[in-house]
Amino acid sequence: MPKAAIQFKNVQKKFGSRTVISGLSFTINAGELVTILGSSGSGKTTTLKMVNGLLKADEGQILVDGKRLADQDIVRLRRHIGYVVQQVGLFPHMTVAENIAVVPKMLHWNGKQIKERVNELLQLVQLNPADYAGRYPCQLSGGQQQRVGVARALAVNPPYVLFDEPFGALDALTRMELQKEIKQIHQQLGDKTFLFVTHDINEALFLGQRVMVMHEGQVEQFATPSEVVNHPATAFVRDLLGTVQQNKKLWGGYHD
Ligand SMILES: Nc1ncnc2c1ncn2[C@@H]1O[C@H](COP(=O)(O)OP(=O)(O)OP(=O)(O)O)[C@@H](O)[C@H]1O
Repeated sequence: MPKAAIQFKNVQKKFGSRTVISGLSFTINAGELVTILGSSGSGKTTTLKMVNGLLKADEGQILVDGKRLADQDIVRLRRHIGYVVQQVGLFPHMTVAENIAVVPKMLHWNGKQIKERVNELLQLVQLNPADYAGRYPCQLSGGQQQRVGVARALAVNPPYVLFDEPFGALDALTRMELQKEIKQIHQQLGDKTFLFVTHDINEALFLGQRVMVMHEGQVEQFATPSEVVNHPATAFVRDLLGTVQQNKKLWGGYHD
């Protein structure tokens, strides 16, 4: 029986008088890599931010590791939940090593422990520590900055990592390379639960062991990529997949 890592039970979220999430229920199992796919404004980011307490649900329950979020110390909880966003948010005046070491330092790790961890993480994200540890964020490409963002999110070995469109601003090749690496890191680390938001269908299908398709604050389908592709549960999912075929036809036709 898989262990539930993140559970939403009938969650509702409003902004002002506007309900953007209503009756949202799902369970993500420990160790899964789940992608959340949906069009712009479907509530993906809002859902992710409710997991790490950046936004509060108005109704319903959210459980992380079986414990109600509402009963937990959010600051402590966030240390168990890594967070990677598109804007990366590295501190510009700190080196790569210092950026990765922010939370370990806050937790009073000693210098040797920190150095070892930084080296280990840089290797994990395919950046040679000798070349990159001493650089400043402005001396890195967008893809390299994202790699540092991933390393930083993993610094204190959190059991959960949330990704919010981390590769949205990168070119297609770099993006593909990083998608492969995320998949590999998830496999290598073994027991971590990754929740990855994207509006890119190919990214969602490639990365996710299961894909949660969202539309207007609701789950349309939550299934394996092959199930989603072969048996779309709703007209929305069918249309969404149809856009990929459409695009292929478009660029396919261009080369005819
Ligand atoms: N702070 C806020 N105040 C008011 N409305 C908000 C706020 N944040 C999000 N919304 C609204 O809630 C809805 C869901 O937004 P959300 O950012 O979760 O969507 P999304 O699926 O992540 O979209 P995108 O892919 O464009 O980032 C949108 O209609 C958005 O305008």
